[in-house]
Amino acid sequence: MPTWTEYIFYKKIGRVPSPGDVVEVVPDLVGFHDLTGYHVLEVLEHMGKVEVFDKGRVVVAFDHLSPAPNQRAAEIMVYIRKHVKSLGLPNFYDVGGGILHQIILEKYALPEQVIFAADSHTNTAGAVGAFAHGMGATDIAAALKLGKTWLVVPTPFRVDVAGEFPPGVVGKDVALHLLAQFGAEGFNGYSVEVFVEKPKAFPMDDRATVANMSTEMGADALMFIPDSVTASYLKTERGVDYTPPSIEPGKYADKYTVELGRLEPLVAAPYSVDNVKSVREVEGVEVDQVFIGSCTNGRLSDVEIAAKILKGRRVKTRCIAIPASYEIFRRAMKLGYIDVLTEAGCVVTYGTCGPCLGGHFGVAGPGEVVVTTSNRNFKGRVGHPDSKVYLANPAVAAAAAAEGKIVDPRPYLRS
Ligand SMILES: CC(C)[C@H](C(=O)O)[C@@H](O)C(=O)O
Ligand code: SF4
Repeated sequence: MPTWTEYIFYKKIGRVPSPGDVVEVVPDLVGFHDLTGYHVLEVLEHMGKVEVFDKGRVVVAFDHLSPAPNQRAAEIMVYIRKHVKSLGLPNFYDVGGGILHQIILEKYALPEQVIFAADSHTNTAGAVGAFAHGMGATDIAAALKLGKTWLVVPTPFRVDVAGEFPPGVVGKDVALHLLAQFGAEGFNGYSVEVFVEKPKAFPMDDRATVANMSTEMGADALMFIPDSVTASYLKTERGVDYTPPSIEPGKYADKYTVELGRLEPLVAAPYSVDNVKSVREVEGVEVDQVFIGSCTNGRLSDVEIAAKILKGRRVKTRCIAIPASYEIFRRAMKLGYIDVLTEAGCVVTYGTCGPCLGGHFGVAGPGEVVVTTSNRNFKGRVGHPDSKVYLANPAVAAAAAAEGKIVDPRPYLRS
C-alpha cells in the first residue's frame, strides 16, 4: 500500500510514483499575496497575457504589508487589485481578510489536494492532509497560466505523535522539538507524514502550527494523515463530508515518534530556528516586544491561551496580538478574548503578517529582544540586525508579556 504522498500523487497522475520521480500535476489551488503577487503578475505580463487557468482555484490575499505602510506597498496593491478585477478572481481577500495560509486552510484546503502558493509557508494546509508546497513567483505564474506544474516527488518520512499534551505545551513545541532533533533543513527532500495516535488530543490548530514550521525543517510538505479530527473539522467548519480512506502505512525512508507527555515549553533562541532550548534555560531574559500571531500561531486556540494568561493582568512590555484572519478575529471577539487582550494593554489588530517579518506594525529596534509566536528568528527578521528574536508558543509569549521577561508559563495556566 502507498504512503499518503504516493496516494495523493497516484490520484493525480494515475500511477504510484517513486521518490525522485519528476511528475507533472494539475494544482487544486494556487495562491499568492501582496509581496509575491506583484512578481507573479509581472511574469504573467512578460509571458504575453495575464490569464489564469481556472479563476475558482486561485486565492489571493493581502497580508504581508497590509494595510499598506508605505507608498511602494500601496502601489503594489493598486497594481494587484487592477489585475484581480480584470481577471474577475472571486477568491480575493483585500486588506483585513487575513494571512493567505490561514485563509486557504480555513476556506479552501481539502485532504488529498495539491496546493501551490508563492510563499514558503504554503505547507500549512498539510494540517488537513493536503500536499501543499511553496514555490517562487515565476513557477506560480507558470502554474497559473498553464494549469500545471512539475515537481520532484519527495521521500516519505513517518512521524508518529503519541500521548497527550501536558499543560502549557502545544503544537509549537512539537515543531520546535522536531527542529531540535533533526535541525533546520533536516527534512530536505522529504514529505513528512504525521500519524496521530489519539486524534482528539491533537486539534487542528496544533496541526497547522506543525505543518507550517515544516518549512523551517526544510520539508517539501508535512501532512497530517486525515483522521476523525480532520473529518469533524471539515464538517463543522465547511459543511464538507469527508471519510478518510483506510490506507495501510506504506514504506517510509525512516520514522520517528514524538511522545507528547515528555515535552515541555520550548523556545528557539537567536539566531536559528534549531537553536532550541527549554523555556527554563532562558528564564529571566528581558523582553522588549511580544508578538502573538502569524500563520504559525495566530489561530483561535493561540489567542485563547494568551487571553487565559493575560486575563486580569497588565502587560509589562509592549505586546502585539494579531489573529491570523478576519474570521478568527471575529470569533475571538465574540468569546471575549479581544477584550481581555486590550484590557491587558495589548495592541490588537487583524488580517496582517505584522511584525513577523519586520516590515511594519512593530519593527524591532537595535538591541531589542522580541518573543514571537511566528516561525523565523534569523538576524534582522523582525527589524534591526541587532535585535534578538525568540520563537515560542503563545503561552510562553503571553507570560513574557505579563512579566516583561521570559518565564515558564505553566504556573500562569494553573492560577
Ligand atoms: C515574503 C515571502 C516570500 C516570505 C516567504 O515566502 O516565506 C515570507 O512570507 C516570510 O515568511 O519570510
Ligand atoms: S505570517 Fe510571517 S511566516 Fe507567515 S506568511 Fe506572513 S511573513 Fe511569512
